[in-house]
Amino acid sequence: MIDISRRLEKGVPTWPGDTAFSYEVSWSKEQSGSVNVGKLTMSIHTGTHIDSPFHFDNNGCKVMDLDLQLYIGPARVIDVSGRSSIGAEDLAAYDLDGVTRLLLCTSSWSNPDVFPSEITYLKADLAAFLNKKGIRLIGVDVPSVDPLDSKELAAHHGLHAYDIHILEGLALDHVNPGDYELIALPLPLAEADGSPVRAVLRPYTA
Ligand SMILES: Nc1ccccc1C(=O)C[C@H](N)C(=O)O
Ligand SMILES: [Zn+2]
Ligand SMILES: [Zn+2]
Repeated sequence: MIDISRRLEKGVPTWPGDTAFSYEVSWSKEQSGSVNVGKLTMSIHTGTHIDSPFHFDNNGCKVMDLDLQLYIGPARVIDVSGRSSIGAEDLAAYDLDGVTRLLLCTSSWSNPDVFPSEITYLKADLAAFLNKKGIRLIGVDVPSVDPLDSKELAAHHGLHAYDIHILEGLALDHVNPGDYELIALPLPLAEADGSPVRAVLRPYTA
């Protein structure tokens, strides 16, 4: 099994101005008399996570409404590193027949200890292309599918328009391109705009 999740710990990079990650034992074994009890504070968009449509659309569905089938099953990893953006023409040369979950290795988040200043983003024409190929989940190794300073979020909205779901902040540097089984299940958060996931790849067995 290949772990493709980023570690969650004090100091983990977060969106500028967003809630910092913190874990603390709020009730120690000595205090409670029996157990250590932890408390977690974080922005949902920290490390490896999925977006639910409510993140960028007030009428979009919340995490609990998402189809879990999206987040478990065959996935293809491709290397698209060295580009400033990815559009339909960048993926034209790849065989994507039968692919429903596509993970893009952009290698554009070079220092995992700091929030990136620039990333490879997805172009507006990509969603229609992915939809034509039958792709339902797109995963990236950066904090966003859009440019970091984007307010209109063209890629988020474009993907959503085709019901293509978004997985962000993957760690793919140690993964060879190819076919795998992906498991990246969101938590059963009733109200949330996204969820941290523990994302893993297993060797693909047809
Ligand atoms: N957490 C943030 C805090 C501040 C500004 C943007 C964000 C985002 O998460 C942006 C983006 N829509 C994303 O999910 O990729
Ligand atoms: Zn996000
Ligand atoms: Zn996002």
